[in-house]
Amino acid sequence: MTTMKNIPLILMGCGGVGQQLLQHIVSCRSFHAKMGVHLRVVGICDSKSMVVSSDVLTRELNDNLISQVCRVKSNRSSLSTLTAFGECQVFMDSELRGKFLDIASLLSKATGLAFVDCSASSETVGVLAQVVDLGCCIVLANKKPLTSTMEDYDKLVSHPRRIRHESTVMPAPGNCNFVPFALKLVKFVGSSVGAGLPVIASLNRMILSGDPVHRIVGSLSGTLGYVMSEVEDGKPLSQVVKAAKSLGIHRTRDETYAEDPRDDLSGMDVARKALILVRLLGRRINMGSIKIESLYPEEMGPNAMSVKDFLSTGLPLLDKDIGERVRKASLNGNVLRYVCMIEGSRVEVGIQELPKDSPLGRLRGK
Ligand SMILES: NC(=O)C1=CN([C@@H]2O[C@H](COP(=O)(O)OP(=O)(O)OC[C@H]3O[C@@H](n4cnc5c(N)ncnc54)[C@H](OP(=O)(O)O)[C@@H]3O)[C@@H](O)[C@H]2O)C=CC1
Ligand SMILES: N[C@@H](CC=O)C(=O)O
Repeated sequence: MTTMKNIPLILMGCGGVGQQLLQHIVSCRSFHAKMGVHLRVVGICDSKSMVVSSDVLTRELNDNLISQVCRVKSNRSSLSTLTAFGECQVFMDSELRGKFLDIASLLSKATGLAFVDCSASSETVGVLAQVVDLGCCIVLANKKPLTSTMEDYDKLVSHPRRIRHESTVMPAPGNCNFVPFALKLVKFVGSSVGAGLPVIASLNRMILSGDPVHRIVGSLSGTLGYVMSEVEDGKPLSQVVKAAKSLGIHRTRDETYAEDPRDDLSGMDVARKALILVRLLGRRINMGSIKIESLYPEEMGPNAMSVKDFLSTGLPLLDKDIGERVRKASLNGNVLRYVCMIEGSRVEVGIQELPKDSPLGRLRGK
């Protein structure tokens, strides 16, 4: 009989990706059991509160409670309503950091503990660095901690065996790339599953072999992949972005809970992916060194325009220009793709006109 390996974890961030991950964990219980693994969710937090099992050493949040968390968060309610659903405690705002560190100190040596960052926040980096120091593992869907200062980066990667962030860098071939991320969590505990595009794993193997990596070229954004192939079919950019929104392709929300496509359309999300890859190659550069092409002008940015105004009045103003670029490219037998190019010290992300039958030109959809 195989012994079950229990892996305790704390989920930071319970929006679109966090909820999918929780649902995935619950729906894969028997699959995980066959692999001898049990993911023991001991805490879940959002930006303001955390629900924790009544005794993190011996108890976990049960699957009913996890499903309740997903319902509560998809209704955008507070986690504090959850005390009625089982043996758990709720901690608020100012108590959170101390609580994370208490649990990390308690579990990291006793059973191990994984912190899974599914937030879209740059504020998690401090806690992540501290818990890595305490011996915990970190698993990141959130790219911001790895793309902050070199000092923060160095702290997070100081124990390479304690960090996993594969699917944050390449979109998966399926509908959305949180599923391979979830599977990665299983892989992280030592089981063997194959999903997603193992770009970081492949890159690490090349680096470890001593082979030089001269160039990385890719279309790294699922959202921009979808946008570019839809405008190629003659659809206006504004309609394509709205369709992407209703299909749930880009969902990261701003502080008013409006789903804001600008993190993707600005090229920032791709630039973060590029920075993660280039830092993996050992280059000590910051975001400021990356040339980034935005699909909208600065005066339509989040500091100047609400999401609502951007979608209703800003975006339609961009339809003509992008439509003309698409037509011009098509007259040359080309298509537009949003491309990341890393070569030597040059890192650029932006629109490129490429032959329709080139590897990136042939890509369609997300
Ligand atoms: N969308 C996708 O397919 C993919 C997204 N990603 C990345 O995953 C992350 C999450 O994306 P998504 O779920 O769409 O984003 P959402 O905006 O839907 O959710 C973000 C969640 O993080 C919580 N949060 C915010 N600040 C903090 C904090 N300081 N500590 C803990 N939690 C916090 C929010 O809390 P509250 O509910 O209180 O607002 C919310 O629950 C992003 O970084 C994104 O780039 C990665 C792969 C795929
Ligand atoms: N915004 C990303 C998903 C998260 O990493 C994309 O569109 O590929």
